[in-house]
Amino acid sequence: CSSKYVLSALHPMWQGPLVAPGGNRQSPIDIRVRKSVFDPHLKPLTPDYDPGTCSQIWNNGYSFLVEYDDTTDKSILKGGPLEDNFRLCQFHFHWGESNAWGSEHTVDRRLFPAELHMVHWNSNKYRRFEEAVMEENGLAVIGVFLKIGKRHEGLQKLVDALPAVRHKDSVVEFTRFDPACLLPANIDDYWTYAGSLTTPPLTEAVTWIIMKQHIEVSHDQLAVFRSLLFTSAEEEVQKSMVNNFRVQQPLRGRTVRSSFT
Ligand SMILES: NS(=O)(=O)c1ncc[nH]1
Ligand SMILES: [Zn+2]
Repeated sequence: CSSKYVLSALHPMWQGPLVAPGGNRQSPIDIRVRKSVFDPHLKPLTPDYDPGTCSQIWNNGYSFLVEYDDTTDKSILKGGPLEDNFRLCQFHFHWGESNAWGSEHTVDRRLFPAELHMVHWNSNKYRRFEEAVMEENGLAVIGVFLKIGKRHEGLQKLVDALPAVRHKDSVVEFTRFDPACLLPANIDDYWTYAGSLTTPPLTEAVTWIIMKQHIEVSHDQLAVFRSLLFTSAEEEVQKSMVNNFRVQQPLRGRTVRSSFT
């Protein structure tokens, strides 16, 4: 997908504004479980992904993106809080240098070692990602927390490809990966709120859908994430790609809805 136009301006600890000008729906946030409001009208989420649309992995100097061909409606997300059809563009992760932190969102202040983001754009209303990224209901991002535990068999194919994109701006072909294997068993229980991208351009275009159930990956699998570099092959000083998460943002009176009681 064309998210490269959105992310390529990134510097590891990007010098962008810490809060988008006038931002009152910024992300990430802490999800206060007891303050979330059950919404019985929320539908089940219905992702329908075609592994054949998987195309490459790209180290953009902030995370690694697994990119999908989003020129047709082959890999889409519908249902849940969404009124329209959203096309999968890419997925990526945020993680820490230690297992004690790394996620962007928290649940009652609880941090997780990492967080998966599956980025989709509204293909009923817009023609491409770059358009949708500037619009209020342009994007939908699924967030899934990662915990350290048993090895994630489906993730291993991705982990094995990471050494090929160790440096910033490296790209490797990566095909036939089904992103649904990274979703938890239960995707009916989630929180949803109106927020923003957590990396530049930080636009307030995102309907966030945060899964209540986490997935497990092994310590060794996460260690390979940490072996990636923020820096390109030419730079003298190499910097480990760790702690690539944004600081939490004020809720500004927003309501977080839950699909479960
Ligand atoms: N981290 S995030 O999912 O909000 C994101 N996707 C593209 C740019 N930023
Ligand atoms: Zn993200």
